[in-house]
Amino acid sequence: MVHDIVFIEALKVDTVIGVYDWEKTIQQTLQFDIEMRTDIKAAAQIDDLSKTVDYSEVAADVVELAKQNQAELIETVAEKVAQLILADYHVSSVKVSLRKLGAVANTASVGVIIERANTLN
Ligand SMILES: Nc1nc2c(c(=O)[nH]1)N=C([C@H](O)[C@@H](O)CO)CN2
Repeated sequence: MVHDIVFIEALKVDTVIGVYDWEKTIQQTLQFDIEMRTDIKAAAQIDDLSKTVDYSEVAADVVELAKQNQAELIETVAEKVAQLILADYHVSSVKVSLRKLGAVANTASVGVIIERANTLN
């Protein structure tokens, strides 16, 4: 069982997202917290970025995905992000917390949290 985590906190992306017609003509802000379970020991031992998950690369991929996919539901975006990370990076599992900022009045935030595991590693 891998206990190490590479994470990204509070990554904000402005994009078109929402169920209702009025939401399809404006940009709203999504905020991602992502935890990627991966063994960092090899990278730490030889101090080598290529042996771990590059969080800056992941963040860029997430921004691109969130801007390109104009989904209705945040569930759809969270699932696509999880599947992208599992497919493209050496992680055993990923947890994606996705908040839609300002979506519901009188709330601190609304969102979804999903965890997905890779069967390959
Ligand atoms: N579980 C969800 N509920 C709602 C979503 C969503 O993406 N997932 N979206 C909306 C609207 O787009 C909302 O953000 C606008 O007020 C409503 N509920």
